Amino acid sequence: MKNYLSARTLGVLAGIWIGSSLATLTAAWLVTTAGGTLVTVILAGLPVGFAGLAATLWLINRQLLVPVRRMTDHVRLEHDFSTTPREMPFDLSSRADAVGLLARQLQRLIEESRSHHAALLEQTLNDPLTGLGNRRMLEKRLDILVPLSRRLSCTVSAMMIDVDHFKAFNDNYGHPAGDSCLVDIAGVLRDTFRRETDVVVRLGGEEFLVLLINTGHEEARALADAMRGMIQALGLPHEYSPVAPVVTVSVGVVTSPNGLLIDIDEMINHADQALYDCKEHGRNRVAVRLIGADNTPAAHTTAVDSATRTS
Ligand SMILES: Nc1nc2c(ncn2[C@@H]2O[C@H](COP(=O)(O)OP(=O)(O)OP(=O)(O)O)[C@@H](O)[C@H]2O)c(=O)[nH]1
Repeated sequence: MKNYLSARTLGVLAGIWIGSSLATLTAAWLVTTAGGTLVTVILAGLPVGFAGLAATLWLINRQLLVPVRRMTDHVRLEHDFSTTPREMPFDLSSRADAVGLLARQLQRLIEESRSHHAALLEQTLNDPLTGLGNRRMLEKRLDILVPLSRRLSCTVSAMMIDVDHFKAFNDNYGHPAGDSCLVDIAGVLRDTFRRETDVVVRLGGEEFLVLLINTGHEEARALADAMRGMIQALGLPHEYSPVAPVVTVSVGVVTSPNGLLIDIDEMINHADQALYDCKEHGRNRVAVRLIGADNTPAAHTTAVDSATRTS
């Protein structure tokens, strides 16, 4: 019985059965000495036997069934990985018997499942090459940021970043060098956009997207230009680019009017258009688009920042 039930529980169980047996014997002796028949002896002993049985069931319920039910509830709640992890109740995990052993093993299994789940989630939300978020991460962050920006009526800026003449880079320096270039660019993005609410994702290929809430077009333009300059300052050689002897990027920026971020796809579309304007005007620059309060194409203005061009 070692380890199956605690010594205390076994002691109580033994006490119940010794007590009820003694009580039954005493009742039987009293009835016999008073001249009772076998039937009266049995009738006198039955209540004591039932009392012993009831006490045993009560003890099993208290010591085994209730703890097992509490463990099941705990596992069910912990299986929802979106909730904050909680420890197995201490009175269960600290028990020295089989119930305690089960509680500790369940807790270990839950912790392992949680960390596997977190690792899997990380893989599905992150771009494996650069470690930045991917499109799925963008969707998840938007679920929070869009209602937040609407509620706070704050300006949102989106930046679309594209590496200039990356095909020529890949074709001449090779795909691994292209990968390493993307990793370096991702590093600059990570260093530039550090606020908790900043969203930086790799959309695919050599295209990155940054979303900044509570950031107007002037600030967004300044940040975009600083980031563009930093990428150029990395000095990654690109002798096949007609723009500069090093790797450069073009950045399309779009800023929504206060609290009017209705459709994020629309914003990304506008940022893409601004990026196209950059490419049209020679690359390695920032172009800003403002969306009018009515959010109609006629209200858009584009300013391509030619002052930022360096070669
Ligand atoms: N190394 C590497 N290359 C990639 C990856 N994804 C896409 N590419 C390459 O990126 C290049 C993109 O080329 P294009 O879309 O023609 O653009 P570009 O040459 O940069 O031209 P512009 O954007 O107009 O300046 C292609 O050669 C793709 O093969 C990647 O994960 N790693």
